[in-house]
Amino acid sequence: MENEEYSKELNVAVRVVHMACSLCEKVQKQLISTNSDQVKSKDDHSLVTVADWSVQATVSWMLSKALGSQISIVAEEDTQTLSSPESSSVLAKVVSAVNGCLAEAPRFGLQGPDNALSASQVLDAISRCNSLGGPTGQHWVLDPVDGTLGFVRGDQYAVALAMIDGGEVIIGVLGCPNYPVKDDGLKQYGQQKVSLSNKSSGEVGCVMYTRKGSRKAWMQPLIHYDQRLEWPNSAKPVQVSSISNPALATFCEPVEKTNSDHSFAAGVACNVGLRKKPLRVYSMVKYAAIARGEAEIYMRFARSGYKEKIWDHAAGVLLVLEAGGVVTDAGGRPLDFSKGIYLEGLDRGIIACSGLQLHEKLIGAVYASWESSNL
Ligand SMILES: Nc1ncnc2c1ncn2[C@@H]1O[C@H](COP(=O)(O)OS(=O)(=O)O)[C@@H](OP(=O)(O)O)[C@H]1O
Ligand SMILES: [Mg+2]
Repeated sequence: MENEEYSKELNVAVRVVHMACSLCEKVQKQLISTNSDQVKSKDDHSLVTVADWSVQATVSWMLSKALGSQISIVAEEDTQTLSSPESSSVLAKVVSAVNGCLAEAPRFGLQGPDNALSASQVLDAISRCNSLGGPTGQHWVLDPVDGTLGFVRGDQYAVALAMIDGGEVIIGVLGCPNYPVKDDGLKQYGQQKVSLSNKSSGEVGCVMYTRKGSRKAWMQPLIHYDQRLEWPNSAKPVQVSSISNPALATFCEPVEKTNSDHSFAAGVACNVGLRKKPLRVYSMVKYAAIARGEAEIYMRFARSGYKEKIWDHAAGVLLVLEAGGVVTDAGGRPLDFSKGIYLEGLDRGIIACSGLQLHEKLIGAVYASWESSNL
């Protein structure tokens, strides 16, 4: 992808997501071994971890350093809770995690700071990500730790970074630290959870990336310990599955039924002739599974009134599209990333498929099932 438009941005974004994954792996390891005060509750009752804030600070600082401090970043976390006096011990952990990660920037082919960042510099880096996106200009879109529940449970989660220009997603990068690199890695992970101590082999964890219009999507393995990221870092092209027979297709959905109506999806699945049990996976790893050809369908039906956020979809949607798939809302229209932080106008839900045939069947089945649903 050298010499292409946005190649510098893509290259930096991939390296930064590798750094963020390495940070997350360290925090997840501590979290699982101590289950200490790394987890705090947030207004919306979701879980926010040290990793969330640390990744946001790291990505914000690194992107600004490499691409200029004028860049616009839209990201999930703010600093309200973190800057309160009760959070001082968490803030200290965040500052330490960020500085530990930034000190390793050269290993990832990037330049870190000359001196360790102070707490106020870390808070600044987090709060700088307060852009609201929109239809004009370039905006980076970050979900520092997507799939918070998966993260705290030692399961699947993702670091999702995208860049929108003129309202269109141009770059998509998804770090999936617990997604095994080999084919069908997710199904195997589900059967026999990969233990954290067994993760250093380079077989578990990948970063996927793509650029709009390239018709290609790539996967690199995570690097571990003192390894260096040497481009292209064994990048392998990925593509969607060629299965179009519903009886053979695998469909993914969110783990929590509060995030997606499982029974409505089961009705649609039955109507279309899907036979396999749903593959329930935390986070945007669901999009990664479609882009890698491990599953054919991702259905998501949030309760009525919930507004999907752009950072939960931008990187994953572009990966599926460029790997050869189709993603629309449940009415068959493309998702609109130009309206600010929400996917405004989204019709009922999101359907991602490996191909048009399956997609048409699903849209038809949603239409047929909708009347009888109670969403
Ligand atoms: N009510 C409701 N409906 C739909 N979606 C919601 C809802 N509430 C939250 N969210 C967003 O869902 C993100 C997690 O989605 P997942 O697909 O990972 O769900 S699950 O954990 O597998 O159930 C989650 O992202 P993270 O906060 O990054 O984990 C939220 O942005
Ligand atoms: Mg999220």
